[in-house]
Amino acid sequence: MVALAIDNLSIPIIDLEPARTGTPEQAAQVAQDVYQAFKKVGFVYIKNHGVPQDLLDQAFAWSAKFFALPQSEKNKAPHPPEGWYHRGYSGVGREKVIQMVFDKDGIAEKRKTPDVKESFELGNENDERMPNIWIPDETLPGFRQFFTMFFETCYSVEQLLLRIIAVGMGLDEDYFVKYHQNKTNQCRLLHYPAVEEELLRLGKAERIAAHSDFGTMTILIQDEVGGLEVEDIHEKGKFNPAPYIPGTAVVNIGDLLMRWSNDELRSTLHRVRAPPLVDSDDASKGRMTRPRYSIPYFITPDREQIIDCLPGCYGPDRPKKYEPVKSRDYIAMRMNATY
Ligand SMILES: O=C(O)CCC(=O)C(=O)O
Ligand SMILES: [Fe+2]
Repeated sequence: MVALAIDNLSIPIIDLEPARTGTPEQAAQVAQDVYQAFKKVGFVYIKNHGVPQDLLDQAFAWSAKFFALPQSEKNKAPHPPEGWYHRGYSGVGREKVIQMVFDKDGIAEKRKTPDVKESFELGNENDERMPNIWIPDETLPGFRQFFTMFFETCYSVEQLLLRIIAVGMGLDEDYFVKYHQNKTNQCRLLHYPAVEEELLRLGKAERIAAHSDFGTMTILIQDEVGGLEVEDIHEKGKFNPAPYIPGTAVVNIGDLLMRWSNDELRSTLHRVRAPPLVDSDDASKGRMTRPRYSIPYFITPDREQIIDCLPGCYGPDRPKKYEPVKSRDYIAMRMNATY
């Protein structure tokens, strides 16, 4: 592990290669490092994650092509009105990521500051409850095929990560993999269009508001533009940049795994604001930001699984903090608040 001063919240960079090809001791060390990082920061950068750079470049190229389509074409794959059915295209202003606000008035208030982003969500092609919603194939031939394959590639990284974290927590290597058999995950293409930089800096617009993710974990691929920020572990409300680091992906814990672990692992707030300043503040007046693209892959347990406190995370001196919950009920409750 390259320990980038973990105490100051710098997110550690962890090489996953020894988990694949190293000795059992080396693999155990990776598992320990990842586990410690998830406990302290909730975020890691993973290196040698197994997705070739060329494939990531292709994913960004397809994403850019998709978002460059005329609005009327993108609208042919509309996100359904139900928040839980998270598939298809959402135009700018449609989704507002909101942290733990569930009442109508609270949600309406938060929605006044728009998220300046558009997104396309896709999942398992064989998911009968939530079929994918594609644009017609002739509009962008190859798009569907590419992301169907890309989704499977992400699933193999997911399985490796699930094994690593299980070992790190002293569980059977397959403990978490068994809860994630049906690939009820979601891959999301995000495009943050160019926007007046000052609006982002003044908080009059946001790219994505501060939130934590819902599920088990998220693997995030970002482009080089920057703007992702992660809440400081020591100082609530202070956000530190999580810049693009070539050859890595960002992985973070979601709320469901935090709950599952009796809050041993941290699901940390993060947001996307303006990219880091290049010149003086004044120079940002009237200036447009560069557009930004990112591709998060959200990992969630199979829908019917009951999520109850993990072995080793509770005991006589450490009661369970949460009731068991069905994965599907928990995720739907969180999704419904964002649409
Ligand atoms: O675009 C990013 O870098 C972050 C996206 C994100 O946090 C999310 O979609 O949950
Ligand atoms: Fe997120």
